[in-house]
Amino acid sequence: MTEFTDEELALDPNFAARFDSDDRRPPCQLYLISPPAIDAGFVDSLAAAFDGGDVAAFQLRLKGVGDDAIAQAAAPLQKLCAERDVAFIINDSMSLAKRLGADGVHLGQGDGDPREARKLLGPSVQIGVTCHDSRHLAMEAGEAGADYVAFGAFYPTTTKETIHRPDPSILGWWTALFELPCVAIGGITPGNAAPLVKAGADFLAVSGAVWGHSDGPQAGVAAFRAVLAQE
Ligand SMILES: Cc1ncc(COP(=O)(O)OP(=O)(O)O)c(N)n1
Ligand SMILES: Cc1nc(C(=O)O)sc1CCOP(=O)(O)O
Ligand SMILES: [Mg+2]
Repeated sequence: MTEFTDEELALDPNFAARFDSDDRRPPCQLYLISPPAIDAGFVDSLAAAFDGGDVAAFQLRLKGVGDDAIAQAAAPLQKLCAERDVAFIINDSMSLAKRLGADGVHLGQGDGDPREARKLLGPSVQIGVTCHDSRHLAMEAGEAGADYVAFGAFYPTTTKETIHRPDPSILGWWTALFELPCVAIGGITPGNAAPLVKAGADFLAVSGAVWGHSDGPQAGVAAFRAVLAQE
């Protein structure tokens, strides 16, 4: 396969033309990621989080758990998301997303091909792709038909072992060139989010800062309000 530099890909008119640029982007929104493990009471925590402020999407990310158990845990959470008009995204597995009729699937670099996911899930299901700190991976994901690209980890996090540490400027580079939304993830808190919002993140994906908030998840979401309102 031909390897292009980031600059060559950025200048490829056939690629760039797929995303007609419009410089007005909606304000940055919150994309909530579940804790890696949950119990039956978690639906109440999720409802409390939604009470804290606007949440655009919720990703069910249960690591090391089988599909049947995730499906069982998903049912009340998916129902709540539908009631609150929050997109329900399944992590890792396009087949599970299909089985549950989820609104979207998030695929890491080892979680399958976005083109295959598109064939399986159809045009209206959201497909997100992890791109670490790589412009090349993000452009590949865009070409493969992803609905958003995710860059991270911007800050140290205990939720996941991470090795990539992008600079916030990758968000500005992306939004200047492409209409496709970009997600910032990794160790994001109300205290460190401002540079990511300023740089152009369309979504902040957050787990620990909400579920670990000392006053509970409602306060955790509410604490992001001020930084999301800035432009
Ligand atoms: C929004 C979002 N961005 C990145 C990831 C990480 O996905 P991946 O690299 O597959 O790692 P795991 O989450 O599966 O451990 C994500 N889940 N969501
Ligand atoms: C799930 C995930 N993916 C990352 C990446 O860099 O791709 S960082 C991360 C953890 C996000 O949780 P928290 O907000 O607690 O840091
Ligand atoms: Mg994954």
